Amino acid sequence: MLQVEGLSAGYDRMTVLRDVSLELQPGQLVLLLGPNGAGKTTLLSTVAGLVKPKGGSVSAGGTRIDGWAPERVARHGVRLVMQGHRVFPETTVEDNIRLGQINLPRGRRRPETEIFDEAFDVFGILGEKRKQPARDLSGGQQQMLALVQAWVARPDFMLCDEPSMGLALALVPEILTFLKRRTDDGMGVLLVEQSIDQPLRFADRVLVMRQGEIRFAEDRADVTGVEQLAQEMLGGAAVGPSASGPQ
Ligand SMILES: Nc1ncnc2c1ncn2[C@@H]1O[C@H](COP(=O)(O)OP(=O)(O)OP(=O)(O)O)[C@@H](O)[C@H]1O
Repeated sequence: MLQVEGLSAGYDRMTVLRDVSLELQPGQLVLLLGPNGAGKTTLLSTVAGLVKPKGGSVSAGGTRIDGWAPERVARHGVRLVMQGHRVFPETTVEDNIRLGQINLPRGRRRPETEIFDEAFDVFGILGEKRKQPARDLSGGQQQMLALVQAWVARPDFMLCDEPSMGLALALVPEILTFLKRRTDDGMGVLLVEQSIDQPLRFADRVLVMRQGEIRFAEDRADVTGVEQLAQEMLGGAAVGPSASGPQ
């Protein structure tokens, strides 16, 4: 299990996350929603070791990982897929996939043919473009590549920051289906999105973050609908001008 307890974090003297707690079970897809600036990216970055926490704890598989360097967090099985499909543009599709395993100990790396077969079986278009530099791919294809790059290392948990951002609507279910399949394989996925409708269909649990705090946490089955979540994102029952104003 990935467990975040009482986490606070921010940038210099600015506190963004306030007392954030959540759990992500193996095989579970947790959807994290929230308006712009709520702190969603900061939460993923803190769990992944890119931002140092000011308080609280993060543990994965029972081991405390807060304060660890990002490479060590990744090696421990917690992989971040950053916003804006961060692949290496001048590097071929194949090499980008190879890089997914680079920081694993040699004994844990899988044969290249196996990871290519696996990747191209899921996203056939990447197989067709395997020898081309990643910059030749469309935005959606680059997003697929970024997800595959994280996945080939077989992490226990994947943290995905708005993978559907900027994608053609038709590609969004493909990306979400990919993530759902990974949870079927036992991976835990924490998925940040701003749109509600499509991701909700794939989620097991939904969290809404506002102003650095988790303000809503329910199993998917207990969510009444998209409107309820939209309302929560805007400020819950007590909607007022301050809800979207400065912290
Ligand atoms: N590198 C940074 N340095 C300083 N402040 C930052 C940095 N990154 C984010 N912030 C600030 O932290 C707050 C939370 O931002 P964050 O990106 O975590 O929110 P978010 O919910 O992911 O928003 P979005 O959906 O727009 O990505 C905002 O006030 C933002 O301006």
